[in-house]
Amino acid sequence: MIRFDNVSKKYPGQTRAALRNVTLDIDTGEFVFLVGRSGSGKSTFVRLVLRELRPTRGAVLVDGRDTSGLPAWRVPKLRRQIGTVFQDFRLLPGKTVRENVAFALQVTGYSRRDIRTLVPASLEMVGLADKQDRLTDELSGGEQQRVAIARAVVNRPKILIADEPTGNLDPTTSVGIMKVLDRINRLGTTVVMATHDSTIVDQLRKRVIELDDGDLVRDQGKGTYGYQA
Ligand SMILES: Nc1ncnc2c1ncn2[C@@H]1O[C@H](COP(=O)(O)OP(=O)(O)OP(=O)(O)O)[C@@H](O)[C@H]1O
Repeated sequence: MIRFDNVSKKYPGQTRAALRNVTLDIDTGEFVFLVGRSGSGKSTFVRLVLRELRPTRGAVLVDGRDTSGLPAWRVPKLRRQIGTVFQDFRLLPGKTVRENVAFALQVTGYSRRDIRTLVPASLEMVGLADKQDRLTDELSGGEQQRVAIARAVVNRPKILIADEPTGNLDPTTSVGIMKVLDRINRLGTTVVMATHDSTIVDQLRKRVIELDDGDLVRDQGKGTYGYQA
Protein backbone atom coordinates (compact mmCIF):
# COMPACT_ATOMS: atom_id res chain seq x y z
CA MET A 1 0.00 0.00 0.00
CA ILE A 2 2.91 2.34 0.81
CA ARG A 3 6.35 1.72 -0.65
CA PHE A 4 9.49 3.78 -0.14
CA ASP A 5 12.14 2.79 -2.63
CA ASN A 6 15.52 4.18 -1.61
CA VAL A 7 13.98 7.54 -0.71
CA SER A 8 16.07 10.55 0.25
CA LYS A 9 14.69 13.98 0.97
CA LYS A 10 16.77 17.10 1.34
CA TYR A 11 14.98 20.39 1.97
CA PRO A 12 16.14 23.35 -0.11
CA GLY A 13 19.07 25.12 1.52
CA GLN A 14 19.76 22.26 3.98
CA THR A 15 23.00 20.35 3.86
CA ARG A 16 21.75 17.29 5.74
CA ALA A 17 19.04 15.14 4.27
CA ALA A 18 15.86 14.84 6.40
CA LEU A 19 15.51 11.25 5.13
CA ARG A 20 18.30 9.09 3.71
CA ASN A 21 17.94 5.98 1.54
CA VAL A 22 14.75 4.78 3.18
CA THR A 23 13.35 1.56 1.73
CA LEU A 24 10.25 -0.08 3.17
CA ASP A 25 6.91 -1.62 2.32
CA ILE A 26 3.72 -1.22 4.32
CA ASP A 27 1.10 -3.76 3.25
CA THR A 28 -2.63 -3.29 3.03
CA GLY A 29 -4.23 -3.64 6.45
CA GLU A 30 -1.04 -3.19 8.49
CA PHE A 31 -0.78 -1.05 11.62
CA VAL A 32 2.59 0.65 11.88
CA PHE A 33 4.09 2.90 14.53
CA LEU A 34 6.60 5.44 13.26
CA VAL A 35 8.94 6.46 16.08
CA GLY A 36 12.10 8.51 16.48
CA ARG A 37 13.44 11.54 18.23
CA SER A 38 12.30 15.02 17.37
CA GLY A 39 13.75 15.95 13.98
CA SER A 40 14.38 12.33 12.95
CA GLY A 41 12.20 12.62 9.83
CA LYS A 42 8.72 11.36 10.82
CA SER A 43 6.81 14.38 9.53
CA THR A 44 8.89 14.34 6.37
CA PHE A 45 7.90 10.70 5.90
CA VAL A 46 4.22 11.58 6.36
CA ARG A 47 4.41 14.55 4.01
CA LEU A 48 6.01 12.40 1.31
CA VAL A 49 3.13 9.90 1.54
CA LEU A 50 0.64 12.77 1.20
CA ARG A 51 2.68 14.14 -1.69
CA GLU A 52 3.05 17.45 0.08
CA LEU A 53 6.71 16.82 -0.72
CA ARG A 54 8.53 14.97 -3.47
CA PRO A 55 11.60 12.86 -2.79
CA THR A 56 14.96 14.26 -3.84
CA ARG A 57 15.97 10.71 -4.80
CA GLY A 58 14.08 7.43 -5.00
CA ALA A 59 10.36 6.80 -5.31
CA VAL A 60 7.32 6.86 -3.04
CA LEU A 61 4.51 4.59 -4.19
CA VAL A 62 1.00 4.78 -2.73
CA ASP A 63 -1.41 2.05 -3.78
CA GLY A 64 0.99 1.10 -6.56
CA ARG A 65 1.42 4.59 -8.01
CA ASP A 66 4.62 6.58 -8.03
CA THR A 67 3.49 9.85 -6.45
CA SER A 68 6.33 11.91 -7.99
CA GLY A 69 4.97 11.45 -11.47
CA LEU A 70 1.41 12.41 -10.56
CA PRO A 71 0.23 15.57 -12.29
CA ALA A 72 -1.07 18.24 -9.91
CA TRP A 73 -4.70 17.57 -10.86
CA ARG A 74 -4.38 13.95 -9.69
CA VAL A 75 -3.05 14.84 -6.25
CA PRO A 76 -6.49 15.49 -4.67
CA LYS A 77 -7.56 12.00 -5.74
CA LEU A 78 -4.49 10.53 -4.06
CA ARG A 79 -5.20 12.48 -0.88
CA ARG A 80 -8.79 11.29 -0.77
CA GLN A 81 -7.41 7.79 -0.30
CA ILE A 82 -5.54 8.94 2.78
CA GLY A 83 -7.28 10.14 5.94
CA THR A 84 -5.20 12.31 8.27
CA VAL A 85 -5.39 13.00 11.99
CA PHE A 86 -3.13 15.41 13.88
CA GLN A 87 -2.23 16.19 17.46
CA ASP A 88 -4.18 19.46 17.42
CA PHE A 89 -7.48 18.03 16.02
CA ARG A 90 -7.91 20.83 13.42
CA LEU A 91 -11.72 20.97 13.67
CA LEU A 92 -13.88 23.78 12.32
CA PRO A 93 -14.86 26.03 15.23
CA GLY A 94 -18.48 27.04 15.71
CA LYS A 95 -19.75 23.93 13.95
CA THR A 96 -21.37 20.79 15.25
CA VAL A 97 -19.87 17.34 15.31
CA ARG A 98 -22.06 16.32 12.38
CA GLU A 99 -21.15 19.43 10.36
CA ASN A 100 -17.45 18.88 10.93
CA VAL A 101 -17.62 15.35 9.60
CA ALA A 102 -20.03 16.18 6.75
CA PHE A 103 -17.87 19.04 5.55
CA ALA A 104 -15.17 16.67 4.31
CA LEU A 105 -17.75 14.99 2.08
CA GLN A 106 -19.46 18.17 0.91
CA VAL A 107 -16.25 19.67 -0.45
CA THR A 108 -15.54 16.55 -2.46
CA GLY A 109 -18.98 16.46 -4.02
CA TYR A 110 -20.76 13.60 -2.24
CA SER A 111 -24.55 13.55 -2.60
CA ARG A 112 -26.72 14.57 0.33
CA ARG A 113 -28.05 11.06 0.48
CA ASP A 114 -24.57 9.56 0.83
CA ILE A 115 -23.69 12.16 3.45
CA ARG A 116 -26.81 11.25 5.44
CA THR A 117 -25.67 7.63 5.71
CA LEU A 118 -21.87 7.99 5.87
CA VAL A 119 -21.67 10.64 8.60
CA PRO A 120 -23.70 8.79 11.28
CA ALA A 121 -21.93 5.52 10.42
CA SER A 122 -18.55 7.15 10.96
CA LEU A 123 -19.62 8.81 14.21
CA GLU A 124 -21.01 5.51 15.42
CA MET A 125 -17.64 3.87 14.77
CA VAL A 126 -15.80 6.38 16.97
CA GLY A 127 -18.43 6.20 19.71
CA LEU A 128 -20.00 9.62 19.22
CA ALA A 129 -23.41 8.65 17.85
CA ASP A 130 -25.14 10.53 20.68
CA LYS A 131 -23.16 13.78 20.29
CA GLN A 132 -23.81 14.66 16.66
CA ASP A 133 -25.51 17.97 17.38
CA ARG A 134 -23.01 19.24 19.93
CA LEU A 135 -20.61 22.03 19.04
CA THR A 136 -17.11 20.58 18.84
CA ASP A 137 -15.76 23.47 20.94
CA GLU A 138 -17.79 22.11 23.87
CA LEU A 139 -16.32 18.62 23.74
CA SER A 140 -13.41 17.17 25.70
CA GLY A 141 -10.05 16.74 23.98
CA GLY A 142 -10.62 13.01 23.55
CA GLU A 143 -14.04 13.60 22.03
CA GLN A 144 -12.63 16.23 19.69
CA GLN A 145 -10.01 13.78 18.52
CA ARG A 146 -12.76 11.22 17.88
CA VAL A 147 -14.54 13.77 15.69
CA ALA A 148 -11.28 14.33 13.80
CA ILE A 149 -10.92 10.57 13.31
CA ALA A 150 -14.54 10.22 12.16
CA ARG A 151 -13.90 13.00 9.65
CA ALA A 152 -10.66 11.35 8.46
CA VAL A 153 -12.31 8.01 7.71
CA VAL A 154 -15.84 9.06 6.70
CA ASN A 155 -15.07 8.51 3.00
CA ARG A 156 -13.49 5.11 3.80
CA PRO A 157 -9.90 5.88 2.75
CA LYS A 158 -7.44 3.04 2.24
CA ILE A 159 -4.86 4.62 4.53
CA LEU A 160 -5.13 6.53 7.80
CA ILE A 161 -2.13 8.59 8.86
CA ALA A 162 -2.17 9.75 12.44
CA ASP A 163 0.57 12.21 13.42
CA GLU A 164 0.85 12.25 17.25
CA PRO A 165 -2.91 11.70 17.70
CA THR A 166 -2.57 11.25 21.47
CA GLY A 167 -0.03 14.05 21.97
CA ASN A 168 -2.52 16.36 23.68
CA LEU A 169 -4.42 13.71 25.62
CA ASP A 170 -4.07 12.13 29.03
CA PRO A 171 -3.17 8.41 29.23
CA THR A 172 -6.72 7.13 29.85
CA THR A 173 -8.19 9.15 26.99
CA SER A 174 -5.31 8.02 24.78
CA VAL A 175 -6.24 4.38 25.37
CA GLY A 176 -9.75 5.14 24.09
CA ILE A 177 -8.32 6.78 20.97
CA MET A 178 -6.10 3.77 20.34
CA LYS A 179 -9.14 1.46 20.58
CA VAL A 180 -10.82 3.53 17.88
CA LEU A 181 -7.73 3.40 15.63
CA ASP A 182 -7.48 -0.35 16.20
CA ARG A 183 -11.13 -0.79 15.25
CA ILE A 184 -10.59 1.17 12.02
CA ASN A 185 -7.52 -0.93 11.26
CA ARG A 186 -9.45 -4.17 11.81
CA LEU A 187 -11.97 -3.00 9.24
CA GLY A 188 -9.15 -3.07 6.68
CA THR A 189 -7.66 0.43 6.72
CA THR A 190 -3.87 0.63 6.72
CA VAL A 191 -2.82 2.78 9.70
CA VAL A 192 0.46 4.63 10.10
CA MET A 193 0.86 6.43 13.41
CA ALA A 194 3.79 8.71 14.22
CA THR A 195 4.15 8.92 17.98
CA HIS A 196 6.31 9.75 20.98
CA ASP A 197 3.98 7.80 23.27
CA SER A 198 6.18 4.96 24.51
CA THR A 199 3.48 3.48 26.76
CA ILE A 200 1.09 2.99 23.87
CA VAL A 201 3.74 1.53 21.56
CA ASP A 202 4.89 -0.88 24.26
CA GLN A 203 1.33 -1.96 25.06
CA LEU A 204 0.09 -2.58 21.55
CA ARG A 205 3.10 -4.45 20.12
CA LYS A 206 2.58 -3.57 16.49
CA ARG A 207 5.19 -3.17 13.78
CA VAL A 208 7.59 -0.36 14.75
CA ILE A 209 9.63 1.65 12.26
CA GLU A 210 12.27 3.86 13.86
CA LEU A 211 13.96 6.80 12.19
CA ASP A 212 17.12 8.35 13.57
CA ASP A 213 18.46 11.51 12.02
CA GLY A 214 16.92 10.59 8.66
CA ASP A 215 18.01 6.95 8.65
CA LEU A 216 15.69 3.97 8.98
CA VAL A 217 17.38 2.25 11.92
CA ARG A 218 14.78 -0.33 12.95
CA ASP A 219 11.84 -2.16 11.40
CA GLN A 220 10.50 -4.57 13.97
CA GLY A 221 7.37 -6.74 14.02
CA LYS A 222 5.48 -6.70 17.35
CA GLY A 223 7.96 -4.04 18.36
CA THR A 224 8.59 -1.83 21.36
CA TYR A 225 9.28 1.88 21.60
CA GLY A 226 12.88 0.93 22.14
CA TYR A 227 14.72 4.10 23.05
CA GLN A 228 14.87 6.67 25.79
CA ALA A 229 13.47 10.06 24.86
N1 LIG B 1 10.38 22.83 5.64
C1 LIG B 1 11.60 22.50 6.06
N2 LIG B 1 12.70 23.16 5.61
C2 LIG B 1 13.94 22.82 6.03
N3 LIG B 1 14.20 21.82 6.89
C3 LIG B 1 13.16 21.13 7.37
C4 LIG B 1 11.80 21.42 7.00
N4 LIG B 1 10.97 20.56 7.65
C5 LIG B 1 11.77 19.77 8.39
N5 LIG B 1 13.08 20.10 8.24
C6 LIG B 1 14.25 19.43 8.87
O1 LIG B 1 14.23 18.06 8.50
C7 LIG B 1 14.57 17.22 9.60
C8 LIG B 1 13.43 16.23 9.88
O2 LIG B 1 12.29 16.96 10.36
P1 LIG B 1 10.86 16.29 10.61
O3 LIG B 1 9.91 17.41 10.84
O4 LIG B 1 10.56 15.33 9.52
O5 LIG B 1 11.12 15.49 11.98
P2 LIG B 1 10.10 14.77 12.99
O6 LIG B 1 10.68 13.44 13.27
O7 LIG B 1 8.74 14.82 12.42
O8 LIG B 1 10.17 15.68 14.28
P3 LIG B 1 9.06 15.91 15.44
O9 LIG B 1 8.99 14.63 16.22
O10 LIG B 1 9.65 17.03 16.23
O11 LIG B 1 7.78 16.28 14.76
C9 LIG B 1 14.88 18.15 10.75
O12 LIG B 1 16.27 18.36 10.79
C10 LIG B 1 14.15 19.44 10.39
O13 LIG B 1 14.82 20.56 10.92
